[in-house]
Amino acid sequence: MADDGMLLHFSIPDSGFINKPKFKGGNWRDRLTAKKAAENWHNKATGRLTGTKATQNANHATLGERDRRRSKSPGIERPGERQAKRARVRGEFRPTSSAASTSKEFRPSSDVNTRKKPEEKHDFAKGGSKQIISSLFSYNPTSTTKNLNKDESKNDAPVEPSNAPLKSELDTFTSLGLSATLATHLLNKMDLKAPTSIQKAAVPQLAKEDSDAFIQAETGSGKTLAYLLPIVQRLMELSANMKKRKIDEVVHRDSGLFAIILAPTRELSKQIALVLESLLGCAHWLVAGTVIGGERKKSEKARLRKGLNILVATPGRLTDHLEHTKALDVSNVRWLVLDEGDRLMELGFEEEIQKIVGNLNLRMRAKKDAQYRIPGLPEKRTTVLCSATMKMDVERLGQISLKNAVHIQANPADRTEGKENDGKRDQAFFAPAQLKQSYAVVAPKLRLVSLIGFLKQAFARKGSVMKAIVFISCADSVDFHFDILTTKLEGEDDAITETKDQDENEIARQLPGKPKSTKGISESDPRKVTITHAVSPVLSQNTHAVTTYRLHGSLQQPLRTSTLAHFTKNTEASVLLATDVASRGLDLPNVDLVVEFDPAFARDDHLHRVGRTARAGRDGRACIFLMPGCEEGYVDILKSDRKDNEVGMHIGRQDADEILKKSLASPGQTVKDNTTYMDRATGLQLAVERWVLASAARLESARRAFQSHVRAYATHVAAERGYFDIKQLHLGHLAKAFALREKPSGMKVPGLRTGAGRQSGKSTARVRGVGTKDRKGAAGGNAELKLPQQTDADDEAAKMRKAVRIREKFMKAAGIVDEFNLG
Ligand SMILES: Nc1ncnc2c1ncn2[C@@H]1O[C@H](COP(=O)(O)OP(=O)(O)OP(=O)(O)O)[C@@H](O)[C@H]1O
Repeated sequence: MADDGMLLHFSIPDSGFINKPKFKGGNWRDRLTAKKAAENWHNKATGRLTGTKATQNANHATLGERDRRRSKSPGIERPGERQAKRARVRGEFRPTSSAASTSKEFRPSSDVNTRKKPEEKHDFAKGGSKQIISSLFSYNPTSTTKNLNKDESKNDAPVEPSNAPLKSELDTFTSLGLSATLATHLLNKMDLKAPTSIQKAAVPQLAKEDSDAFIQAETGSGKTLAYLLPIVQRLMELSANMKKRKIDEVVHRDSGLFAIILAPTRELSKQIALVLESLLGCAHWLVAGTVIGGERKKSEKARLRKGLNILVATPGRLTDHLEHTKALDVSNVRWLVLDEGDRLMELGFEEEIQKIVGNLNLRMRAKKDAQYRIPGLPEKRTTVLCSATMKMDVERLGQISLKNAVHIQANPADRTEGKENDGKRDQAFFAPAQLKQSYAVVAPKLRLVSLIGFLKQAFARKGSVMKAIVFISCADSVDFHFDILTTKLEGEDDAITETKDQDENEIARQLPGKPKSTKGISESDPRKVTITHAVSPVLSQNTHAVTTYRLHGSLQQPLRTSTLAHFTKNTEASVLLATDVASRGLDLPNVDLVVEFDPAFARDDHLHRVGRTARAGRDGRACIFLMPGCEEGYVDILKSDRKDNEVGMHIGRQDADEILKKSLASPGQTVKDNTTYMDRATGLQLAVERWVLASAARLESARRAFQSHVRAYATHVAAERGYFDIKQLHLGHLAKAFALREKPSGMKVPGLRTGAGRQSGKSTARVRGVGTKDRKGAAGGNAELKLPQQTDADDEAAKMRKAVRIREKFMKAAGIVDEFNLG
């Protein structure tokens, strides 16, 4: 049984006969060396099968020695390790002999044997495709920023939060012109004592004036209340006015629809509706409701028929109701809010918004007759556009919806008017000042173990981190990492989880809502996801459990909603693995760590992601994983996240070895002892690889995740491609982070179109663009990995966004839940 992991890839005829490979190419010496190596392996394999004890002198070699020996055998090419040609750099990881020897801390049963075997195997019966078990710590590229920022790391002075409620006694909600009723409600029921800067700037303007406005402020600064408070205040005034004039007692649900708030996603719409609901606790006669995609239209129609005063909607669903629901009368709408304007445009809602604005204008004009007018209701409609950035597409949205708009910012000195041509308009979006940012330089091969190590370390002490969000570039990769984190890996009991004394069910009992067991997660069909949270054996500690969640656009809407609700309510340590679907607008409580495992596709997305922490003046940490080389240049972007370059410039830096030393060193070991952490990291990696290889479904999931990851990598915006150059991506090494032991260029990915371009057969796994000379039709139902090119000016990203839009329109028409949860 000890050899399970190894024998998986060998199909050996009953006769015991094993075909020997033919070696071609190179000179006679190379061929001889390769032949001997294969024969050596063959003897050992045969010995094991026949019960003969094979010579195991390889056992005494260190991983580094074996790597060096192998690198002299060109007959056996290893795609991930072309960098052997590079001059050895001082200080590079080189496990010593003890690294491969004695540690019992994490020694999965077949681990010892793995070390004795050649690190490359041929599935001869299946046509000679290779399995490669490369060493984690050799031939990794070296960091270019290793010696940078040493002094900066000392400068960790506390920084004044930039999005916190104001402290001055003069800054109260009543001083902004809000009624005493509303201010008391905010204090007593919502625990909000003072306004934030953006609320101070927006509330008086919108509560008194009827001009359009563009609200621009950083993440977590309270923009939602900045536009909701004035609307509620105005409707309360309208109500008081009606009472005074004895027209009616108060405004009630069928007095008319006065305000519409548009948000790009269903989750965000629901969140806004919740805030609104708690605000209306002091004006219970006002009724708010939602119309968002993914819900039954019939019940929405019934709700609209009953009457609503404020409506929160997604653009698609609202357009639909405007066209088909007679009960929806928008002639009294006097406030239209477009929240997350840049996202509305990115998701292609321009057409819908144009229709909505046109419709509102038309119906308002039709009812201009004085006899229909509600006394006290403004004659003109006020449109408010909220966005963190002032990009071209937001300007376009402004052109569609705004007239003579006032630009409202938390600090008027931040205004960007007049800077149109200096290229800084997009830069007027910054991270909260109190956010502590850092980056981890992690070589591709070490990414998986470093992520596990990083999270283990973050959750090591009970209460040190309550909630974390890990951003991953694509849904397939989220699923893959979720499965790994929620699986009990072979050998985990001993050291990696340190949960051996703790019954898994006992951990589960500590959590609210009875999380599902970790057994059998999505193994039967990795694409049919039904479980979105489970206890993570690898992250849990003796003292506390850590629950892992997943969230992405391919999940069914009810599952997404319940997952977010569960994550929000969970008061224990938990980590959410998510795509960018969780990056915008969501206000998840107690998130104190954001990890960008895959860097965002654009700086704005990065700022929205890290903005899920450090909200409303609270502390927060964010760490981005960068690979050594050009990706390290992204530190410049991190530096540009600060509004004030003088303050809080410090951006912490960690290396993979530091992360692994701190998180995977066994108890009692000093962090200086390299061998233990390398041994344990290797053990962990091998355990994951074996777990993946033990099932066809998992292997497919890993391949799919790898492929999707590489494709996603090609979609970074053109301006940032210098940092994320797909030609620099070492696919062989990267495959290791997806627990794969095969050559990326020959990888079979089920479901891909046949006839796709294939990679050059050369051992180097560097990216060759689609449409290169070696384009050949792939045979069979599985296409080989086709990698995207990153050269066209109008890049993959634009194409992908367009494809997403088309797909979403199609799905909407077909009534299917779509990727971005559009209405
Ligand atoms: N005056 C206030 N005092 C304290 N907390 C506040 C105040 N106003 C809002 N908050 C809290 O701040 C958090 C962030 O608010 P909100 O979601 O409106 O931010 P945002 O600016 O819209 O962020 P994002 O750009 O990420 O969507 C919420 O938890 C909210 O309850």
